[in-house]
Amino acid sequence: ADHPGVKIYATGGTIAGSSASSTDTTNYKSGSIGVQALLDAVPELADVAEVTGEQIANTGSSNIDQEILLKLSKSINEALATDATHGVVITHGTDTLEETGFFLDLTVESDKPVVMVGAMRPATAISADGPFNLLEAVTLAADEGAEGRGAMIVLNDRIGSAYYTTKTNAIMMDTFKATEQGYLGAFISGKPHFYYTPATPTDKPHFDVTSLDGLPKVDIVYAHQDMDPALFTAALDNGAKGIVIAGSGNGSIPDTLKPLVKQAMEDGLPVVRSTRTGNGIVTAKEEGIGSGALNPQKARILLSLALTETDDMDKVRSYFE
Ligand SMILES: NC(=O)C[C@H](N)C(=O)O
Repeated sequence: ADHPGVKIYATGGTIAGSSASSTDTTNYKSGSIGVQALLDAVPELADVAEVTGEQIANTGSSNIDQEILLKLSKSINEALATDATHGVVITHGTDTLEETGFFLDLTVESDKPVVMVGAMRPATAISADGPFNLLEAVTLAADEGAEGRGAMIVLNDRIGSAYYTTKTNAIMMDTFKATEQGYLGAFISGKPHFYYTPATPTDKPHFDVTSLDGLPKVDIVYAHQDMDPALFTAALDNGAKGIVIAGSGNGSIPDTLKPLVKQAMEDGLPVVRSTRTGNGIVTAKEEGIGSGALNPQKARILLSLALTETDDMDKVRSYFE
């Protein structure tokens, strides 16, 4: 083969969405087009890579669950271990795309490129963004300069790390933004242009999930004025093995919740305080582990993975702080 091998794992989302109307960009069916149709829509793919596709799921990304995450991670590790695969692309709904990207960032063993891609307009819309996003994602996965950068997110001509990129707008096309740590690069006429040489986030851990069939249950509880601490207790009673609190500001929580958090930590159940602000570093406090730069949904993934390795509170804390 003249071009590098790129394997596409399709999971659904708006990029595979369809509607009867060409102007409908909100009420359409996510995950209704199969992987072959996605590839057929972009003949230019053949100019940059030897592409093969596999359908892992075909659903809106709010339905992506741990079974799909583990299957994806294991399949990608196997594919990247072969010479035939230079990189992989995962087509995915944008709503939880950053969670899957972050999970793969922490569980894929290889230095080869892992690229998450989605779209905000369904495939049936005028000026659908999916086909160009897919071409850019495949071009990136085939690019030599993309190695050693961790899992990446491609949408709207930007390259972000899966670690530091998040969805920031419910419906607009330019929804994916890097947090203050910045973008890795951008596409110019469809070709990746990196701002920096390869680097990965400081102290990024790696977890081996090859022998796992499931992940420890971690729930997120959202803090707000007049918050009822019973929400926290309900999560514990429901079997959570760890809890992330989407706190206000620097992970602050009401005084009424603090004794419950303290007790949970003393009982060996880790509680991570993150922030609902969408940006910034949450620092360690007496009442719970600080999530660092991770937003609640990413802190949930890391806490769950940490619990697959240890129940030692200091060790769990060391993954975050
Ligand atoms: N733009 C999108 O992909 C949103 C869609 N609801 C999803 O996450 O599956």
